[in-house]
Parts: sequence; structure tokens; C-alpha cells
Amino acid sequence: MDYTIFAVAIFLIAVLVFGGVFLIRPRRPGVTDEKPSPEVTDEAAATGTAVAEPEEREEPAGGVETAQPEAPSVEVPAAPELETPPPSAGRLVRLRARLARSQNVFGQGLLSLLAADKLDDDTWDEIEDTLITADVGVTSAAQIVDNLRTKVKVHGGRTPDEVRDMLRAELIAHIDPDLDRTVRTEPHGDRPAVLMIVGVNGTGKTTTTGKLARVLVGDGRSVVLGAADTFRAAAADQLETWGGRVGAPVVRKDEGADPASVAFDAVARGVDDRVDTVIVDTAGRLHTKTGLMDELGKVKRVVEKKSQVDEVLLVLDATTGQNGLRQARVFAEAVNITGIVLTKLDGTAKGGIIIQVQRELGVPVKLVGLGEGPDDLAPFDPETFVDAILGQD
Ligand SMILES: Nc1nc2c(ncn2[C@@H]2O[C@H](COP(=O)(O)OP(=O)(O)OP(=O)(O)O)[C@@H](O)[C@H]2O)c(=O)[nH]1
Repeated sequence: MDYTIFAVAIFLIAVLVFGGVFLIRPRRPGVTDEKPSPEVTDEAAATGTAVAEPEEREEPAGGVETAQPEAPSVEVPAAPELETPPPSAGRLVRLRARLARSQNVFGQGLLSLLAADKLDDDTWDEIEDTLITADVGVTSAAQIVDNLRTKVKVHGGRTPDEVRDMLRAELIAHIDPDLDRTVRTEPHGDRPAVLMIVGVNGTGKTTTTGKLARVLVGDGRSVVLGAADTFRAAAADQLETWGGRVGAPVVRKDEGADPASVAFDAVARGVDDRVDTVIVDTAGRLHTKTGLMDELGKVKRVVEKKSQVDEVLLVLDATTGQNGLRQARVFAEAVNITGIVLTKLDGTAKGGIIIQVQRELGVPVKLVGLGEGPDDLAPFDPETFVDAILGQD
């Protein structure tokens, strides 16, 4: 009996021991049934970042348990990648094909007329008409024709190369290679250079401001942008997009705010941040509204309380011809224009406007816009321009 009790007791103990072994089976190191509670980093908390659940992992084949404790993955918003625009040097050469395409009628038209078998009065009239159609202006067109006629008489020969050289020299002379086309963007001491971008709505001011910021960043400069076009909130948004892509901060205020105060604040920010250049985009003003033109003068005067204005660049749409010239004259009366940005030269055969606008305003074309792409703005160079329109490498 005692043995029976003893045997039963042994059996029960054995059952308990083995059962316990299975019930309290050790777990794989680092693997828990509970999902780890996701960690929220300070950064994620601050930015309201969504936290990703850790994924279930499959056990590796062969039963080798190698699972390691995994840090929960946290989605951190990628910092917007800054773009590296190309430098200013060589841009016009790169965009030469655009010029060649758009100015084909102008350049090639003149070349073929000059190479005609017989250069009679009618042909010379046609040459003059071609120049006028390309917006060279009546006075310059007549001068160019006179000069070419004289050269043809003196030199006699008219091989294709001679004709091309003659026309090339004449056009370059009229565009004037000696004009100073430097865009003054160098800071002075502890003050940034200040550029104002002015012009009528739709000519491409905001786009030019953004593209110019890229040119400068491409050349290694630091830039602040001022969104003084407070008539159109979208212009400030547009500028923020441009600035954001190259790391140029944008100073803006609410729609309807005083443009002069935005311009002043932008320059103040530029001084505080010790940047190289501040570019102020102004509102597109109707040249018939004297009040608005006066305001442009005010923006300049207010900015000058903080720092001198180095450039006032007038943006002109090359496709608007005589109308654009009229606008240019009004702007030139209201504010001292230091340079012209001729936009949309990719969309017109009227490249001769360069000659006319410089002649009318006595101010050089410093930059040209050759497309809607972010890097389609180039410093203007007369020789590259003429070579492109005459189809010369
Ligand atoms: N093809 C071409 N389009 C251009 C060029 N420059 C600007 N544009 C286009 O012209 C349009 C008007 O440009 P904006 O920069 O908004 O003109 P804006 O003068 O600032 O106009 P407002 O803000 O209304 O005063 C846009 O669609 C630009 O992409 C250029 O050189 N070539």
C-alpha cells in the first residue's frame, strides 16, 4: 500500500515536471508575442510624423533562430533636396539651339537675301523689311542696309562666307558689344546687393526672379527673395516654390500688404543673414496707372533706406513688340532702369527688338529668357546671339 502511494506520488511529480517543461518553454531571445510599442522620436512628435508598425518577420528556413530585436522604423519626412543649378557661364551657348530655331526667319532670311544673284533696290528693300519685321526698328534697319550696301560696293565679292561675315559684323555692331552687361550682384561690405525686378504683368517677372536666384546660386551666391508683388498671392507662392528648390528664403506678407514694406523687410533679412544678393519681385503694374508707377518709385526709396539698389531690371516680353517698347518707356521715366531682361525670345522671330530697345532706352539687355524651364535664363552676349541666329558655331 505504502509502495502504491509512493509510486503514485512519483508519477504525479513526473507529470508536473514534464508538463511544466512544455508549458514554461523558453522563448526565442528578442522575440515577443506583443508587438513592440512604436517609439516616437522628438522629431517625429514635433512634425506629427506618422509612425510605421514594425512588420512581422518570417522565421528563416532550417529552424535557425536568428531574430534580433528590431528597432521600430519611423518615417521621417525627407528634407527637400536642394537642386544644384548650372552656373551662368556658357548658358547662352547651351540655349543656342532655341535661338537658332526661333530666329531662323530673321537670320537665315537675311542671309539668303544677301546671297541673291542680283542685289537690286527691290532686294535691298526686302532686306530692310526683314529687319523691320524682326523689330530692329526703322532707324536701325535703314542704317544697317546703308552700311551693308556700302560694304558690298567696296568689297565686290559676295561668297556665302563673305556675306555671313559682313552681316555678322553689322548686327554685332548694332547690338553693341561694348555695353556693360554685368548684372551687379556682388555684396558691398556687410550689405547685400539689391536687385529690383519690374515690368508689366505677364512679362515673366516672377519667373525671372526665380530663374535669376538659380543663376546666382549656381554661381555660388546666397540669395534672399522678396515677394513684393502683394497684388497677387499666387506670385508669392510661386516665388516660394522657386526659392525652396535652391534654398533661398522668401520674405512675404499677406495679399494687399504694402509692397514697400515687404521689399524693406527682404533687404533687412538679407542684411541680417549676410547674404550676397536680395532680389525683389514687384507687382505687374499697368503703365497707364500713374499711382502704381509712383508706388514703384516708393518701393525703391524705402529699400534705399536700408541699402542701395544696385540693379533695376525691366522685364520685357519679346513677343509684344511696339507695345512692349511703349511700356519700357513709361517704366524708364518712373524709375532708373539699369538693365533689360528680354523674355520669351524662344517664342518669336523678332530678336531685333534687342537693337531697338537698347537704342530707345540707352540701357543694355543683360539677360534673356529662352524658355519656361528653370534654367532657361542666360546672360546676354551679342556675339553668341548673332552666331546662333546666323547658324554659325
Ligand atoms: N516661353 C517662355 N515663357 C516664359 C519665359 N519667361 C516667362 N515665361 C512664362 O510667362 C508666363 C508669365 O510669367 P510670370 O513670371 O508669372 O509673369 P509675371 O510678370 O510675374 O506676371 P504677374 O505676376 O501676373 O505680374 C509664365 O507662364 C512663364 O512660364 C520665357 O523666357 N520663355
